[in-house]
Amino acid sequence: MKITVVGTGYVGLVTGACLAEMGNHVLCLDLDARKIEMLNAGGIPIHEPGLEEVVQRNAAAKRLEFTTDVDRAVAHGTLQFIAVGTPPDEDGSADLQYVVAAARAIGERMTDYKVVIDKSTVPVGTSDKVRAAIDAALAARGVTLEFAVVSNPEFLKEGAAVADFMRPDRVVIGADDERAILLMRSLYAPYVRNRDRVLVMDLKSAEFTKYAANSMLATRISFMNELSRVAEAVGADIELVRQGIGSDPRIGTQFLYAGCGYGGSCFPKDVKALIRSASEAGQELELLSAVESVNERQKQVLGDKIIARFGADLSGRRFALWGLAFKPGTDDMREAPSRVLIERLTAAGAEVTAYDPVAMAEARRAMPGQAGLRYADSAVAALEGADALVIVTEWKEFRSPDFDAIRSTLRTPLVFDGRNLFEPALMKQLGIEYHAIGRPSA
Ligand SMILES: NC(=O)c1ccc[n+]([C@@H]2O[C@H](COP(=O)([O-])OP(=O)(O)OC[C@H]3O[C@@H](n4cnc5c(N)ncnc54)[C@H](O)[C@@H]3O)[C@@H](O)[C@H]2O)c1
Ligand SMILES: O=c1ccn([C@@H]2O[C@H](COP(=O)(O)OP(=O)(O)O[C@H]3O[C@H](CO)[C@@H](O)[C@H](O)[C@H]3O)[C@@H](O)[C@H]2O)c(=O)[nH]1
Repeated sequence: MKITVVGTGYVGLVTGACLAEMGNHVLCLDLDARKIEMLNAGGIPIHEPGLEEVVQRNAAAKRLEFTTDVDRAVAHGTLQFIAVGTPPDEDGSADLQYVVAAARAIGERMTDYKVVIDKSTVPVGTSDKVRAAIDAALAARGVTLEFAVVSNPEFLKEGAAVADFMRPDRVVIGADDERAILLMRSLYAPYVRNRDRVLVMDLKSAEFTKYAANSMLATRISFMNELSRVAEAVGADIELVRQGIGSDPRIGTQFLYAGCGYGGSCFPKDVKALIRSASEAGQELELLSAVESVNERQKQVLGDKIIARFGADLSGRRFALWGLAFKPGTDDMREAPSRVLIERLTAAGAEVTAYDPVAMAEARRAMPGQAGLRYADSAVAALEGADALVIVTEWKEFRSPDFDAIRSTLRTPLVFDGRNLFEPALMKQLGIEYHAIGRPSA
């Protein structure tokens, strides 16, 4: 099929590349000329395992192309995916200006039947706004053309985005147009082993499903983070509790890891947006408001532990920080807990030497000129002259480190672990003072 993807960010690029992988002819549009230039030169603007190969293979086969030319993009695809950003407005609601602008641009140029598919995460009712924007643009041109609006939310996780797209747990299609539903079913047929995994529903339910999924996952994390505080207070171990409850299939094992708070471009934004749109509909989401405030508090937990150990004035102290990205497998720094910690420690007078296997360039862009922050070339180099090691992102290479190097390179053998990577008993044996999340200190 001929497909246009409007917005070549994280989701747009993965969507475009994975749709081309199945033989579709995909044209990705972005208004950011530098991004498109880079992609056309064979580069890739994000770190995402496996994506570069898929992009390069399909670009070489001319099934995947990149452009800033809006006329060409609208003319190209019968299916027009909108995958632009929906950042939070000041009041937490999703800012729909990019979605509406993309829809308007399609309406201003289309000359034949189009299926306009919203892949961005958008509040319930956005499909009506997309339809209205296209209708208005067509009316302004004085033409009548058929088109369908579809909601097709994306559930991929960063760091596993290609696998998530190629083998989705489910594909949600919100639509009320039979022709569009048939096109969407056939588009996704190669990706799902079982046709029941394609869930066709009304547009509003599809839009809502995306927020409900992210809110449920965020709720599980905040629930465990809150319990981790109780575990510390009563002398229980949240890791054992996690295994104890996760073995019940009604609960399941995933998204129960206590840590230093959830970050990323989705959970914080989407939880806020659902709270906001529910409130606009006259419904207060008490549970979800608590999920958000527990997370804000959790992002302070490592800072609290460090200040409890060293005092509020950290001048003259230096901390080694392992991990900057909001999770492993990505260089994404959006809402990363590391940012909150770095700001807190440096504001208290400390110096931070950070190391991340892939996110340091992105961190430099995200925190330009951050006073008191330096970057190290390796995990061990970050330890030099530091009073303690603080672990914020659970990259695989941090899971079995050279403990001798940790002990001998730090000024004091002291580790604050925001991701519960090590066994407290082992750390005790190794003679390393160890503070984790919801676990007995060693
Ligand atoms: N990042 C994720 O893991 C993820 C997963 C699922 C869903 N989502 C949702 O997908 C949407 C996109 O997220 P993202 O992380 O890919 O965003 P992003 O910020 O990485 O990319 C958005 C891109 O859209 C471009 N753009 C904006 N307006 C445009 C226009 N009118 N025409 C063409 N290009 C335009 C921007 O230049 C940018 O490159 C959001 O709604 C997000 O919530 C994101
Ligand atoms: O048990 C857990 C699981 C995750 N996290 C944290 O939660 C955040 C989000 O992690 P994850 O969900 O793996 O990453 P995202 O790439 O943000 O993916 C989420 O957000 C996307 C955008 O909407 C959705 O498409 C995905 O389904 C949804 O998992 C990260 O900071 C993780 O460290 C925890 O603290 N504990």
